[in-house]
Amino acid sequence: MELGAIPVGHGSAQLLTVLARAINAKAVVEVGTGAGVSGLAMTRGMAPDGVLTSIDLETMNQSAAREAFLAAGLSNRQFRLIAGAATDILPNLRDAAYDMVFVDADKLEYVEYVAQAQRLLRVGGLLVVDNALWHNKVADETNEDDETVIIREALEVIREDDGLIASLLPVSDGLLVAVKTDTQ
Ligand SMILES: C[S@@+](CC[C@H](N)C(=O)[O-])C[C@H]1O[C@@H](n2cnc3c(N)ncnc32)[C@H](O)[C@@H]1O
Repeated sequence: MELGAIPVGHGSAQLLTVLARAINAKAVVEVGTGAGVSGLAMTRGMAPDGVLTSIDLETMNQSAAREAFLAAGLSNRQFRLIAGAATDILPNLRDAAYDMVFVDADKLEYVEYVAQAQRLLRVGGLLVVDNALWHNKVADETNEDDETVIIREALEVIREDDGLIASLLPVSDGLLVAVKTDTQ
């Protein structure tokens, strides 16, 4: 079954489309391109003149994403794929210039990604963090896996930031959505 062109069942992808559409996003940063599923979902909700900037370590993944984007009818002007380590690339992006930042790369770097997102987002922009439940390990206090501990820390940073209003959506593996406010 299909809803628009997005397969039902990929709940977080549908939600990404809805979120991007709700804020009429023109500038989105994606941390972790993968094969382009989430990127494509966001571009579906973005303004027609919007640009998705997507970062991934693996050029092979980005080639697959490029193919998927073009096959879906996107033009080269609607996306910018940057190959490299997110922690090297994110600091080069402009402060307060983005409407939405979607975090979905190395879980061990989530705290750094969140710090960069706080800087990159304009007021009213959305920080969206995938795998916020991390296979239900985040809520299990006895679990101290490195990735689980770091995701917990990243969520704590978001919760304690007075400039972010956050909500955890139990979709798929958990999607944390936070709005940047003008409170510092
Ligand atoms: C879960 S996949 C992303 C999936 C994609 N967001 C989607 O839903 O279609 C994670 C991606 O992060 C990339 N990645 C892992 N560590 C990274 C890093 N340090 N910097 C940038 N990308 C990284 C991987 O190569 C992989 O493609």
